[in-house]
Amino acid sequence: MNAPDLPPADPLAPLLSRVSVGTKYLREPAPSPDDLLRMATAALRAPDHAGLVPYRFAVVRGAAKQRLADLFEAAARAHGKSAEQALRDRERATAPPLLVAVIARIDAGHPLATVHEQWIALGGALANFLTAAHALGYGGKMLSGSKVRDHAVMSAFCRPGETLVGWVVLGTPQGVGRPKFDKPTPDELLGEWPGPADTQDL
Ligand SMILES: Cc1cc2nc3c(=O)[nH]c(=O)nc-3n(C[C@H](O)[C@H](O)[C@H](O)COP(=O)(O)O)c2cc1C
Repeated sequence: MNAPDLPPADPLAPLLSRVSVGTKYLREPAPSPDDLLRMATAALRAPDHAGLVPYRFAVVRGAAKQRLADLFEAAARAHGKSAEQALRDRERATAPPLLVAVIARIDAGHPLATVHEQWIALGGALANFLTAAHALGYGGKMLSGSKVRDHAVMSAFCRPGETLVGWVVLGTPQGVGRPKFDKPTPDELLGEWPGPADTQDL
């Protein structure tokens, strides 16, 4: 017997349906080590001028979450936050099932890839990483905040010359998320270039 005719699955489905899922809506299980490797493989497929891979990821799990919580709490206190706010900042490290720090390694003097091209490569890698998580059934969200500029937090993650971008929180989403912002329609996004003209025509 032939299989019933099913409409073909949209190959863009994971790309078109990804939304960020914040910590409040994340539960166990977090991505498995194998799934994290697949997400990292997807990150490495992002466009990358000169193949510099101007980023790296650092997984924060298990006991390391408590150590990150200590750093977040100390940063909150150092920046004059109340005890209650410092406790909330602790929870930003302990509540997500898993965190992955995103660290930029930008080579400002590279002869081929400009600084902005390297940041674009990082952004592409981050998007691929998050979309891969979504395609595998996980949810996640990129978070930063002023703590990425706290000296103790930054130096706990970064080698000389690196920049701490923030942390991707990851887990299994509870329910289906919705896009957070109104965006232009695709036809608004996709303009036509009319040829050389006054910039007001662009
Ligand atoms: C580098 C970077 C840092 C971000 N930091 C924060 C943050 O600290 N807090 C926050 O609520 N959203 C932050 N966002 C935005 C969210 O990750 C998310 O993209 C946004 O809420 C839009 O949701 P969407 O991805 O579903 O469109 C950051 C995004 C990026 C790319």
